[in-house]
Amino acid sequence: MREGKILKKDKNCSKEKHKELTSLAAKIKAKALENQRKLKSPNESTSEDSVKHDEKENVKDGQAQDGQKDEENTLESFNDLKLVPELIEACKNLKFDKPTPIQASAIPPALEGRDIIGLAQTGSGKTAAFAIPILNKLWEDQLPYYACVLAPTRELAQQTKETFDSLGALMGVRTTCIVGGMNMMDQARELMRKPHIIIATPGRLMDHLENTKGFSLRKLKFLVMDEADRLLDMEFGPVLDKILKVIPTQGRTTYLFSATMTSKIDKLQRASLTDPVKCAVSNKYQTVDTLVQTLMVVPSGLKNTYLVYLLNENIGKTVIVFTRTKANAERLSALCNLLEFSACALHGDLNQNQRTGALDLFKAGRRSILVATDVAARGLDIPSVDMVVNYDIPVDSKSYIHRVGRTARAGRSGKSISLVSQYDLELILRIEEVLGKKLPKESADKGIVLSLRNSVDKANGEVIMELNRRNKERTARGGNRRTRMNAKANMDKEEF
Ligand SMILES: Nc1ncnc2c1ncn2[C@@H]1O[C@H](COP(=O)(O)OP(=O)(O)OP(=O)(O)O)[C@@H](O)[C@H]1O
Repeated sequence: MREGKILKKDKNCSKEKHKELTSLAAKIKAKALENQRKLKSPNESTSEDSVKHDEKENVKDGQAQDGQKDEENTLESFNDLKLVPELIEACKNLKFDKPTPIQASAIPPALEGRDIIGLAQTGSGKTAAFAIPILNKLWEDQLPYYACVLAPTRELAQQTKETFDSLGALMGVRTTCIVGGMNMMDQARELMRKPHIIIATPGRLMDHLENTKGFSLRKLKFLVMDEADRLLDMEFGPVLDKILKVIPTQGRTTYLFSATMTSKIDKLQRASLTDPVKCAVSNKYQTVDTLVQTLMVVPSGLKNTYLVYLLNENIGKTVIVFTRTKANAERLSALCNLLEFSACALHGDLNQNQRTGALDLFKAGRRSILVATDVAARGLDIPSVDMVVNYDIPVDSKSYIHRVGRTARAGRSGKSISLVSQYDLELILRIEEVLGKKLPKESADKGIVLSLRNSVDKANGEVIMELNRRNKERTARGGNRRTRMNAKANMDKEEF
């Protein structure tokens, strides 16, 4: 990874500095070995175990909205849903033994042709909950431009396409992903192949609706808004309204899905849903009970050191670190690499190839740390993620729910830690309020933190110098203009 080479590339980095940093890396590795030894010794209980215990006691029963219990939403098999055999077979191939509660709740009314508002926790199988009824109906009709799924980010759109491809594998379904940052002409050619299902980010879809001859959604049968509350945010509002104006309202079925709902959805419900069924198998802001959530209070100026401490304590785990800004994501990814943790960055200032490349490396396990902005907060399904670290506390409480939901998916366990500085107290109180519980505090080993501090600060200084040097170089090459143009091409109304 290019950030990892900072040390080698930087001519100003003296041998001495290099030595210090290498000795830090050696310390970190020694600590990792110690951690691994601890893991192998089953009798030793870790502080994490006790946090887990406390947390479990805090978690309320998974009471569904309107008094509806999760158990009522269980079906023993996909056969009970009377789906076409090709879909049942595909579910088997995907090792989906039985419908998840949201699938059991949403698929029957969806098969009856109803509009659906689906609310269920992160990682609970919402994608298949809307994909299965669409594919089942498509089997009867097999028409081009049959369904359109809108997603707020390119990565989520691509992932949703993959789910449709796997579930529709035995049905000859044609799908296409239409997102920003990719070549318009290639996408126009894809659209001319008349796919059955289009999975798109709103901005680029609108571009094609306005500019690609022969493409229209006038005969659309299904519209899905995944992460519906996000799509209704200010940024997406105007483009969404435009899309809604050029697709039919008569004869169109609409599904809205999310793990978090807002009153804004009710607005959209008024605008484009017909007598929808509300399938809610969780409360408004409910996280899964297999997720252990804690916070760590961080003294001012020590956030980087605490992050390195945490990564060091969790070596061998797959971690997503969330930041509020693209610059922080880039800097921390470089810092991690300089300290010989393997990391990559994902944010809206990267071009699409870099974004896809970073995600692929992380998914394939070739990088154990993904440092990302909220572009990775929603929808991404990477089962191997063990831990989420909130380096910056999200300003929006809903964002917190989605970020921590990148781990503990589909019944697995997972952990999240939020680094809380004195400036974040108000934000964390608001988050605790929507969660309906206090987040237990976890403490760091102060001795280790202090021993790391100088080296981490020095490494951070190196990284900042290198990033500044690169920025200057880019400016000198006239890259500023290019960066601005690139950023514009990247615009999907989803920049973080
Ligand atoms: N019936 C099922 N049985 C087992 N696994 C399932 C089933 N349905 C879906 N899954 C798996 O569960 C995981 C999470 O599903 P999905 O990504 O659809 O969650 P989600 O509810 O949309 O989460 P988010 O709110 O974060 O977007 C996926 O890996 C998916 O393959």
